[in-house]
Amino acid sequence: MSHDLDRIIIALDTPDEQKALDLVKLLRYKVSTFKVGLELFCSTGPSIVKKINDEGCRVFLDLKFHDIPNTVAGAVRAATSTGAFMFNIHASGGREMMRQAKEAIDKTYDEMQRAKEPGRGLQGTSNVSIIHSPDKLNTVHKPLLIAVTVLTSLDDQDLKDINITKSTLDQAVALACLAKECGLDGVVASPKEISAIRKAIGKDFVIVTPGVRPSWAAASDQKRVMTPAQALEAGADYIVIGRPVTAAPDPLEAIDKIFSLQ
Ligand SMILES: O=c1ccn([C@@H]2O[C@H](COP(=O)(O)O)[C@@H](O)[C@H]2O)c(=O)[nH]1
Repeated sequence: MSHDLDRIIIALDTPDEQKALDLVKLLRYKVSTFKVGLELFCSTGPSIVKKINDEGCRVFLDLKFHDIPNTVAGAVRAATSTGAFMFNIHASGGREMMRQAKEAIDKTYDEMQRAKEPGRGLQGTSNVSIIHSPDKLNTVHKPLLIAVTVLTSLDDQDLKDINITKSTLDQAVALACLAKECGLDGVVASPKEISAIRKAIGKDFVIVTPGVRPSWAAASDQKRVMTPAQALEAGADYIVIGRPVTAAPDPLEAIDKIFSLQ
């Protein structure tokens, strides 16, 4: 299953920059993409993205923006220039928020590209992201903008508690359809929703699934889980794994175990 290693994203959930970078250095020959979430980003700031890019790896910036459209559009402009290859907003922020976010990423990226044109004097200063595969190294590309549907730590009862009467499955599919209508590149959803989202939207839509647990790992706070092999089989483009790898005594061995035993 080695080709599937390009589809694993390791979540670097730690406040410790050195620990995060040590994990990147240890795992980068197996895994090409790392996730920077709120804990690491709030501790280190945006420079962590460049430091991971400098190790030849891509960054999924998982900050889940959720605010009024104007504020999210501003955050999207800032995130576009970090060098992340993908970042996200909450679909439940609504249609106008997603529409403005999409407009902001398109406009900011175009401006970054124009600034790099000969004679404009900004060559080499923009933090565009790099692709891990050696043949594509340093390829410039627009970051993917994806939307979180329903957090994988929630179940149907949790949605009822916040007055959402739809099931997690129906709510995730509805939000994925809205994200697609707003022009986003894909969604974050649980592996349990992959086939329904694919049925509603088709193949040309990135699905990133956390809530992935090898059979030997504890679910902890994740409620809608599947194994990595099941998630990939169901059609996930990327699976996000954190604690089963990063909290393992030997993270390299944990990755090997995930991809040899499933
Ligand atoms: O719905 C979501 C959205 C994001 N996450 C993030 O993924 C990782 C999962 O880590 P584990 O240790 O494998 O549980 C974590 O960083 C979350 O913030 C999610 O779990 N669910």
